[in-house]
Parts: sequence; structure tokens; C-alpha cells
Amino acid sequence: MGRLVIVSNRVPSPRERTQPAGGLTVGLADAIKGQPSLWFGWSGSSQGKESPAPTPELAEQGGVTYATIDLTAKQHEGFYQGFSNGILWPVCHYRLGLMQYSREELETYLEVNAIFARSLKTLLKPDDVIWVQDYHLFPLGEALRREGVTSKIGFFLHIPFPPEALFRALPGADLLLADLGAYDVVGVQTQQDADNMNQSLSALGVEVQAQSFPIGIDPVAFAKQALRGETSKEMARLTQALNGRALILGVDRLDYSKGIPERFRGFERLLQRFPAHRGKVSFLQIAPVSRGEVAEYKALRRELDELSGRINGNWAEIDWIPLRYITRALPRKVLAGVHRRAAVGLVTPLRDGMNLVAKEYVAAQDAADPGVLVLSRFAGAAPELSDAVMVNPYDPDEIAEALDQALTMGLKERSRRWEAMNEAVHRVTAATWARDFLAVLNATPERKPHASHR
Ligand SMILES: O=P(O)(O)OC[C@H]1O[C@H](O[C@H]2O[C@H](CO)[C@@H](O)[C@H](O)[C@H]2O)[C@H](O)[C@@H](O)[C@@H]1O
Ligand SMILES: O=c1ccn([C@@H]2O[C@H](COP(=O)(O)OP(=O)(O)O)[C@@H](O)[C@H]2O)c(=O)[nH]1
Repeated sequence: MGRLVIVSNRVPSPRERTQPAGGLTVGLADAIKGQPSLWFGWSGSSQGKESPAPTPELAEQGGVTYATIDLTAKQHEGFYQGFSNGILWPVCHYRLGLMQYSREELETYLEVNAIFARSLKTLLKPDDVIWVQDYHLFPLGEALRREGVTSKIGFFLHIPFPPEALFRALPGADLLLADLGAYDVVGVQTQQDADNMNQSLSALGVEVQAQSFPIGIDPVAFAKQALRGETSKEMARLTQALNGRALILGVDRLDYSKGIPERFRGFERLLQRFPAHRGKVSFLQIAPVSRGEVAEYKALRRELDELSGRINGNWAEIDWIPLRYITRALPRKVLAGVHRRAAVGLVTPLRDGMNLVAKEYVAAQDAADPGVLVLSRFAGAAPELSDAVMVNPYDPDEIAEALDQALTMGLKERSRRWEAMNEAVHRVTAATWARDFLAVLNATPERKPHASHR
């Protein structure tokens, strides 16, 4: 097998100790541990100079060469904030109404993909196997083929793929779907995503079939971190603040797909309808700001500031704060310890590709006294974690009832549910995800030089 070349918009900085919040870098970093690889992508800087093929900056760590390029401010705006996160993200999360389409941004998106291809080409060796990640880079395979790259190229979509009628309402959708034909293997998270994408692909006669490869975590490493985190000084502060109260925990990037306002309303409904929990629970929501320049994300932040203020204003007592809401990322060790401490992991996305947080919550639990996962049925993790208490996140009453059920559940039922979920989290991991995808990619026959459809 040749060298593995990973391409993703977001690349973890080898210089920083903390990873950016977000499942793609977390999952991939776990997946490639110990494997010689090249990881190519955006540097995170939008101060770059205009160039058709910027020279990548290289850094080496733990057998991985990180190669990154800067974008210009205009490219960053059109490619990342605009087409990727203002258009593709809402459409793929079934939120057509939030899409703010602009043809100029589609053009910048295609241009940045062509820049990625030209810049990456300078680093490629003939027997490399290339694995392209996520919605920022749908057209990259086609752009690499146009540069004459004949290597095996796979593509994995980390976010959901919606039904055909929805996706093809996006102007430019047919072009993106046709571009998928340049890949040897196309992977998505769930069978539902595969069925949806295959419907769109076959409607256009594109000769590639999407297959489901659900991503996982490194559960052994996360469980160890959680155990170590228990003795950290932050945990001592949390214990003091909780003062014996049960902890309900939410951890998400501040993103409208995560259903955070719906979750806050569900928690408020718990306090209204189940008075026995008043003063006895504490809800901690960690929500690091994400994509803060995109209008919808700004609006969400304002909504949550208002909602959290209102809930605490209405329900707090002199000696009790019902809701703690933090918009910064926590170090992973602390985060893991907090998961282990939480009696309830509350994960309520309106739609989510996978949701690694749900799997991390399960992995972090104490086998002798596990907590309960309350999970949206619209998370990609739901089919694997069907022993969670399932909710429809649009219904605050359902969230309140699930919280009451979780907070009053006996040890026997908690253990039974947790053991089944823990088994699932150990069966499909980040490493098995990468191994399974790459096995299929490696087994595909060599390609002949490709005639572009464009
Ligand atoms: O790079 P950002 O704009 O800061 O966003 C962070 C990442 O968010 C998304 O993650 C997805 O991938 C996870 C792992 O497969 C999955 O569990 C989750 O449901 C998805 O939302 C995005 O897809 C990544 O590209 C971003 O880097
Ligand atoms: O303060 C935080 C919040 C989140 N995360 C991590 O970011 C990832 C989020 O992945 P997920 O699949 O749940 O959602 P995404 O953000 O990728 O949509 C998980 O590994 C979290 O542990 C983190 O490291 N620090």
C-alpha cells in the first residue's frame, strides 16, 4: 500500500496542543495514529496572497507530514463561510430555508478546489492513495483528475446527505454530483445517507455508488483520559459547584444543527413539569463558538444568550444556578472527566452526520455506575446507539420526559443500556472506520486516465 494522503479543509495544527473542536480532525487523528501519511489542507489563515498554486508550508509530527496553504480573505469568505457553510451545510442538514445561495460563492468554491488540486499535485508521489474529506471538497477529485492524477482517490462525507428533491434544489448540485464520478470510492456515515445520495447519483447516471462507513472514536484512549480527568483541579472545582446535584451535560460546537435552543427549552420544561428536580440538577452546556462570521451562527449565539439568561432569571435560587453555559472549548482531558461525572449526556441535534460526542459520553462512563445518554433520533449515531433514551429534539416535552426518565433510572437499567452502547462504541472505532474505508479503496482496480465531464 502506498503513502496515505489525507485532504481536508480543517487540519489540526501540529504546533498547538489542543485540537480544534469538531469531529473530523478528532476522528481522523485517531484513525491515522502510527501510519506514515501526508495531511493536506487549509492553514486556518485567510491572510494569503493570490496564487494559482500556493506553495504548501510543511510541518512534521509523529510520522505525519502536515502541509497547509493559506487562502486570501476573499477566497476564505466565498469558499468557507459562503458556499461551504452558508449554502452546503444548511442544505445537507435538511435546512433549505437557511441557504443563502450566491453564484459568485459557487465559483469561488470551485476555484479554491482547483487551487487545492494544483498545490497538492506538487507533493504527490505515483503510488499515493488519496482520501478526500467532506463537503468543502466535493469537486477536488475531479480537479485532481484534470491535473492528470491517476492515483486511487476516495471521498468521505462527514455530514448528512439529504433526499434527492432537497439536494437538487441547490443550484450547482448536479455539477457537484457529476464531480463525485471522479472518485473510486464514495463513503457516507449512515445507510440513510447512502440511500439518499445514490438516488441523486442514479438520477444523473453518475457511475459511482455511495457506501456507508460510520465513523467512531478511540474509546480506549478517551476512557483513560476520562479517568485521569477525574482527578484534575477543574474537576475538584466542578464537584464543589455541583454540591451533590446531578449533572446534565451538553457538548457541541455552537451550531444550529445541534438543537441547542430546543435542548434549553426541554430543560426548562423539565423544571416546569417535574418540580422534584428543581434545585437538584445542574445543566452544563459547553458550546465553543464556531463559524462566528456566518450570519446564522451569529443569530444563534444571540438566541442562546437570551434564552440562558431568561431560564436562569426565572428559575435560579440564591444558592442554585440551573444552567451553566460556556462558549469556549475545554481541554480534552477536562472534557473527558466532565463526561464521566455527568449523570446524563444530553445530545439533541436536529440533524447530524454522526455526533462523536455521543460516543465519547458512552466511552467515558464508570462501568460500576454509568450515566444515561439521551439522544436525538436524527443523529447519525442513533442506529448504533439505539439503547440510549431516544428523543425527537423538536418536542421540548419529549426532552423533559426523557430527562426525568434518565435522572430517575435505576442502576440495573442504566448498566444494561450502557453495556450495549459501550460494546457498539468499541466495535466501530476511528481506526476500524479508516481501515474499512481504505480496504475498499485499495481493492478498487487501477484507473485509466480520466476524461473530464466538465
Ligand atoms: O472546521 P469547522 O468549520 O470548524 O467545523 C468543525 C467540523 O464540523 C463537522 O463535523 C462533522 O464530522 C464529524 C466526524 O465525522 C461528525 O461526527 C459530525 O456529525 C459532522 O458534523 C464538519 O463536517 C467538519 O468538516 C468540520 O471540520
Ligand atoms: O470544547 C470542546 C467541544 C467539542 N470538542 C470535540 O469536538 C468533537 C465534536 O465532534 P462531533 O462529531 O460531535 O460534531 P462536529 O463538531 O464535528 O459537528 C468531539 O470530539 C468533541 O469532543 C472538543 O474537543 N472541545
